[in-house]
Amino acid sequence: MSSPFVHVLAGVVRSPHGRILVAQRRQGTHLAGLWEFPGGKLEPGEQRLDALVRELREEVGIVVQAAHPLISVPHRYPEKRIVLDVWEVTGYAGQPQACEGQSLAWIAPSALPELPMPEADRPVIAALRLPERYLITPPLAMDQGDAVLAGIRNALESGIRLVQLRLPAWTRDRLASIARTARDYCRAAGARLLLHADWQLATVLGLDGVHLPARVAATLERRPMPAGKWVAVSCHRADELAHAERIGADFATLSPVRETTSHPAAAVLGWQRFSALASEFALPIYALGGLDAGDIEAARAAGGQGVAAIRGPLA
Ligand SMILES: Nc1nc2c([nH]c(=O)n2[C@H]2C[C@H](O)[C@@H](COP(=O)(O)OP(=O)(O)OP(=O)(O)O)O2)c(=O)[nH]1
Ligand SMILES: [Mg+2]
Repeated sequence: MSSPFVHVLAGVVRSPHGRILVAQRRQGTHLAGLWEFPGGKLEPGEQRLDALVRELREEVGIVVQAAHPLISVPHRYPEKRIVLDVWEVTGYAGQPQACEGQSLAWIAPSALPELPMPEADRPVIAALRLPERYLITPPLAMDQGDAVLAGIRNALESGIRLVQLRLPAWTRDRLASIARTARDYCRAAGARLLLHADWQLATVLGLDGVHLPARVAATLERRPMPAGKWVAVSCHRADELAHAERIGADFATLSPVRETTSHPAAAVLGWQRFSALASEFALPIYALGGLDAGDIEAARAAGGQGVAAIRGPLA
């Protein structure tokens, strides 16, 4: 509890081709040899954006002109606690150069998981690889398979790149059959398909991952699928988010942010509570519950990854 606390600003700087700038931490520094997003410590009394601008000027010689927060990751190293406050740099002047003798490299987002980076960067890498919109299929009956597939196709056409197939009332055989077709649609569109709850079936079918209800996650001590597959958890409270983080989940949904037919007003989180919880945990978190694509900006302003929704409104 008494270990020193450091607030760190770091920037995601992209090349015109979408590669991301990383720097190697120098010998003699904390976490030497690992690759990082350029940045450094917030100084007393300094505004976050001012610190980002100053650090990127000092370390890589660029002038940041526009940036917005991506994700804030609280992390405890043995020697210190940090909040890694990472921003997307959307405009800058100058050509990045190694002002402090460090090595620089431009890396494709898909290659970041292979790069040796500090532990605190794991959720940042996930955030960089996840989209703003997350579609969850509606709980249609087993004789409505065509409607499920049509919904997925429409969503893919509208640019959705992350889908959860959630049909809890279906038999495993019927689920497997529709999941194969959904998988092929998603692959063709370059989208990822996660299966609700059943990670064994997701593994057998070669899907991209699993989305666990909190009560299922609660029975697990570690993530049920390996790194390289996506493991998500549906959360509603701080203890569920803490557990998701502990088992090594890649991201979470947090709900209900707004009132829905299934959740009375009393249970609603609202943006303020959502934001407080999002900043407390080291996971990308989608806002869920009574939201649609028009709420993406609010979700991001609250520190969320974006919006998840069950029905059409996301498309
Ligand atoms: N910049 C940066 N720091 C990171 C990342 N991941 C991560 O765990 N860290 C840690 C390493 C350090 O403990 C801390 C950043 O401190 P720093 O050494 O960069 O601070 P600074 O630039 O102000 O350097 P100095 O003036 O203290 O030499 O955050 C990351 O992606 N980027
Ligand atoms: Mg630094």
